[in-house]
Formats: sequence, structure tokens, C-alpha cells
Amino acid sequence: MVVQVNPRTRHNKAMEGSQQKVEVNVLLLGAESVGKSALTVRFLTRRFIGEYGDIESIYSHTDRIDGREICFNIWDSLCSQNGEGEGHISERQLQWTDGFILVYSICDRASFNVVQQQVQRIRQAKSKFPGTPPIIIVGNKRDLQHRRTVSSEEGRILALSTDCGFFEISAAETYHGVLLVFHELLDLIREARALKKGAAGIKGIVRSMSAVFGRKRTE
Ligand SMILES: Nc1nc2c(ncn2[C@@H]2O[C@H](COP(=O)(O)OP(=O)(O)OP(=O)(O)O)[C@@H](O)[C@H]2O)c(=O)[nH]1
Repeated sequence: MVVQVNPRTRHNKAMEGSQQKVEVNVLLLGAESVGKSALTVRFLTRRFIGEYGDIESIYSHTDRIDGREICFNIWDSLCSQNGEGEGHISERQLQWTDGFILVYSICDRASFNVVQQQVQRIRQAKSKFPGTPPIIIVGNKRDLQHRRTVSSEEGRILALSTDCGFFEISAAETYHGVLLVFHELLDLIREARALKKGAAGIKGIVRSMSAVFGRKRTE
């Protein structure tokens, strides 16, 4: 079973008219050993291979979803980069990504704390990078119930209070939960893009109208 919270109403796919290929950049963050690579590899290959090594990579994966080609660029980041401390997010990462997947392990409270800090950092960066990309919080290792130290409730409350999506999954046990995470993020990214486009359109109309009326006033 997968626990899920949707932060907003689901995106109406009719909002995106054209049938061009859609490209989305997805950044996976979280503490060490929470399963970021396991999630990435599950999504790319449908497999769980157990050990993943310490390689930071950006993977590209194209899928056909609802009759449309979607290219996912997935940045599987390493924790504690450049001595900046756990949970650090670089400006390059913030500028690059269209959406975040923040992963913690349900058996590791410290990793949940890291996700809490990362949500705050991303939200604070909003002023620097307008239109903060959507965030999905993922509690991984759901198969290890006997070692659970973070309740589902805590994950859900964090997500609700910070306007993030939330899933509890086991990358080890199923592909389905991982697929849901990426598809939900895709929906939120498309929704954010449609809103941005709409806002730009309205701004354009307002600009044209003020140009016309502004000119008339000075005549
Ligand atoms: N039981 C269980 N183990 C998992 C699950 N997901 C990942 N693991 C294990 O957790 C360990 C760490 O997984 P990784 O995917 O390498 O974690 P990571 O977050 O990419 O780690 P870093 O690259 O060191 O930051 C590995 O031994 C995985 O096999 C899961 O859902 N359940």
C-alpha cells in the first residue's frame, strides 16, 4: 500500500494544449542512505538491485504518458557535498530543477529532520528564485515497519503544513509507489507551468492596457 497526500487539485491535462515533447528536471535530495539511488534506479529500470555506490549523476528517461512523450532528467544527488553540511542545496540545483523529491527513511529520524530543513531552505529561496518548484516528500523503506521511528502522521503533517505532496513507499518492494511519486510530481510541474504561463499572459494584457490608457491620459 502507498500512503499519499495531494497538495492541490489534480492538474487538468487539457490545460496543456500542444502535443510537443515535455521535458522536466527532477532533483532528488535527502540524507545519506535513505534510498535516493534506489528510487531513481527503480523508476528507470523497474528493478531494485540492492547496492548502488556513491555516484552523483543526471539520468535521462523518456516515457509516453497519456499519449505524450515526457523526458525526465533526474539528478540523483549525493548528501553532504562540498563540506556544506547535510541537507545543503546549491544555487545551481535550485536553478536547474523543475521539481523536488525529498527522501527520508521511515527508520531514520535524523533523515526526517534533514527533509524538514530542506523544505524550509527551498521555501526560503523562493524570493531569490521566484515560482518555487513543487516538492514531493517521500518516506522510503516502508517494508521495514518493525524499525519505524517516523510515523506516517508526521510525514503527512509536514507535507500538509508546507504545501508538499507526500508518499510513503518501499523502493525495495514495489515499482508502483515509485511510479506514482514521479507521475504526481510531473502533474504538479505541469500545473505550475500552466499557472506561470497564465500569469505571464495576464501581465501582458495589463501592460498593453496601461500602455493604451497611459498614452490617452497624456494626450
Ligand atoms: N529495506 C529497504 N532498503 C532499502 C530501500 N531503499 C533503499 N534501501 C537500501 O538502503 C541502502 C541505501 O540506498 P541508496 O539508494 O544507495 O541510498 P542513497 O540515498 O542514494 O544513499 P547516498 O548515495 O549515500 O546518499 C541500500 O543498501 C539499499 O539497498 C527500501 O525501500 N527498503
